[in-house]
Amino acid sequence: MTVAIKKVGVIGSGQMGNGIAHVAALAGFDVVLNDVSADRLKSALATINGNLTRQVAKKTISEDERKKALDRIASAEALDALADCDLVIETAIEKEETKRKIFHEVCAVLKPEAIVATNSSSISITRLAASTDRPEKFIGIHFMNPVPAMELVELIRGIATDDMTFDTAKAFVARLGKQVAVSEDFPAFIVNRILLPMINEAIYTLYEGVGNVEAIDAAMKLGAHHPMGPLELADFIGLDTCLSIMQVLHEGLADSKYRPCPLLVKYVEAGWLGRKTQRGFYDYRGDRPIPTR
Ligand SMILES: CC(=O)CC(=O)SCCNC(=O)CCNC(=O)[C@H](O)C(C)(C)COP(=O)(O)OP(=O)(O)OC[C@H]1O[C@@H](n2cnc3c(N)ncnc32)[C@H](O)[C@@H]1OP(=O)(O)O
Ligand SMILES: NC(=O)C1=CN([C@@H]2O[C@H](COP(=O)(O)OP(=O)(O)OC[C@H]3O[C@@H](n4cnc5c(N)ncnc54)[C@H](OP(=O)(O)O)[C@@H]3O)[C@@H](O)[C@H]2O)C=CC1
Repeated sequence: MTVAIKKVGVIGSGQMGNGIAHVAALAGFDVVLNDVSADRLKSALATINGNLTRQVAKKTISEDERKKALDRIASAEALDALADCDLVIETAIEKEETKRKIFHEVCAVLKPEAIVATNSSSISITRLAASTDRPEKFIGIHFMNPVPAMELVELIRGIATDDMTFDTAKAFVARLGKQVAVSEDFPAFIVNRILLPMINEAIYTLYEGVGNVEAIDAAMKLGAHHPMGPLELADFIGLDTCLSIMQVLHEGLADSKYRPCPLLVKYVEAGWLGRKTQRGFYDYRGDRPIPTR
């Protein structure tokens, strides 16, 4: 049994929020995109339009589909605007306190039958669910970046998630044309449990001087056929998000093999968060990315 989903709320309009709004609107859902900052919402809508336009140019979608998708997205600074959503997907920053506060506030305005999901990369679904008034209607729907291009979505049940919520989330992902991988609720789930230690190790490789940024990325692109080098990918994900995921792995599994590299910590402390701040392992402020080490 599934619940009918017509209207989807997306909380947080960063790179994941705009991608989720994009694919949901393209699949025919009405979308309300929420963020604390009006500027963020404006730039998210511009990004969505840019990505839809690229799809039109590549003939993946028609001009009519682009226009209709954009018309289906409303933006709102207040969570009240999500009151009549059937499904809400939280995709604000990877900080548990921020997410808990959002769930507390949004559940107060949602109808009781609405499903609440998080796009968290790593945090316990059971623990987040416990901060809501509806743990049985709470689930992890974890998209990959960039959302319009990646085929996979991980689904993670908390201890209380009911079958109706799980089946509805599965049907929702299918309507987006994406594949599901089901993960148990352990730190960082499947993709990030494997991917982030690899990225963290690449940063240790840099920190210990085994190779420079260019050599490490070239090695993994040309030597292992990865589409992006691990440092380029870290910048793409966001170094703050990478650090948060490593911290969740380190604390959650209590194993020193997940210790975040001090160089990753240093970059985050500097505010060099990767592409989103124009500087990380590469400097993106010029015509082409220049390695920072
Ligand atoms: C941290 C987490 O919690 C989980 C994660 O997401 S981990 C990160 C997972 N993601 C990855 O590992 C990405 C690795 N990189 C890649 O796969 C590729 O480099 C890439 C798909 C991003 C780009 O591929 P490419 O061949 O260089 O580019 P290109 O051919 O221009 O684009 C391929 C498709 O991606 C889309 N795309 C590329 N960049 C995009 C972006 N930033 N936003 C939206 N769409 C994008 C393009 O529109 C294109 O779509 P169509 O095939 O529908 O036309
Ligand atoms: N980056 C990635 O590759 C992936 C990330 N994720 C997960 O998705 C989530 C978002 O990541 P990502 O999009 O990269 O992060 P971004 O930093 O790009 O975006 C986060 C957005 O959330 C906004 N925000 C912060 N607090 C609130 C709030 N209280 N209410 C509403 N919006 C808020 C931020 O606004 P402001 O900047 O003004 O604070 C920002 O616009 C994280 O949980 C992350 O772990 C999942 C898969 C892949």
